[in-house]
Amino acid sequence: MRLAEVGRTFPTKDGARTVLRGVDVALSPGEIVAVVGPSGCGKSTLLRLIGGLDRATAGSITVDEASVQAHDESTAIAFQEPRLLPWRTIAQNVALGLPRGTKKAAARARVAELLELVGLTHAAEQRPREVSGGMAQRASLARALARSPRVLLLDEPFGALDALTRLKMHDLLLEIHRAQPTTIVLVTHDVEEALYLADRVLLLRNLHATQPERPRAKVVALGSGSGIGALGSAGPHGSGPEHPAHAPDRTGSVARVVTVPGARPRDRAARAITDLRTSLLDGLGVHHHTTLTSTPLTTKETA
Ligand SMILES: Nc1ncnc2c1ncn2[C@@H]1O[C@H](COP(=O)(O)OP(=O)(O)OP(=O)(O)O)[C@@H](O)[C@H]1O
Repeated sequence: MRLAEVGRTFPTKDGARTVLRGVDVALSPGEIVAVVGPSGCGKSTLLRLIGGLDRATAGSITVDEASVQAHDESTAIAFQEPRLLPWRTIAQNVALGLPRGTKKAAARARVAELLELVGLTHAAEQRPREVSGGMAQRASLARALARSPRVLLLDEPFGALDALTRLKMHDLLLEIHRAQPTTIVLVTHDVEEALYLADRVLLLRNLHATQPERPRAKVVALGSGSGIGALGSAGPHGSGPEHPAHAPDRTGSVARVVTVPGARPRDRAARAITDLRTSLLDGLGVHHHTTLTSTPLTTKETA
């Protein structure tokens, strides 16, 4: 998927308001990209644009070189609330995500496969009110996966779940991704979640921040494998700081693109991850104090 100089300006009674500007990033097939940023910076707007639920006013979005269409069938979206139809069973809700015209027998088989994938076979005939929030969210994920989307869009999918269920959902999402390696764009407020799940993290800035942006703190460079060295790279997955031409536009919405080091599942407590978390929280204006010890460290300013 390619986002080329994507922008969205809304008309308002006080004039035009640009929420997104110059979002330029390419995602590899199967890549997981997390989008984080302050409230109101346009994360959900970006997801809606990718899903064809809204149209960009600048730039273009293509999946496999074809422009995203309104309600594009190659993408599927799941939200913080499961949005299940209460009068239908869990299986029937999952079936709603199937491509139009799926034959009955194929539909039954695919729904059974998806319920198995998200661990809901036993709840197939239950109604949404009879299952837990975590189960409902798993059903919502299954429904989104039903049409085998090329791009799965997740808008704060675990935000309403309790902490333990959220951790379990992270591992479930990784299992699903291993079984069906769809490209995923995940909007989240949870930096830890982003670093646990994503190959890259896109940090958006609020174009209308009332406070001037705080000068970027010095970050710890742990070497090329740490990911911190990749801050500022907006190029396709795998391209790193060696492609300075992809450095984000300072006036655009993308403040930083961070490549997360290490293969999944990751150790949430690994030094490289906790340092990245500190760096990202700093970018979000959350000042985090850590004591630097061990390993020889150098510091450097980032783009
Ligand atoms: N249809 C619309 N018309 C006018 N303004 C809109 C419209 N949709 C979104 N906006 C504005 O765009 C800005 C970004 O909204 P968006 O929901 O994308 O932010 P967000 O980063 O997802 O926020 P949050 O983290 O709080 O969910 C907000 O100021 C919102 O009011």
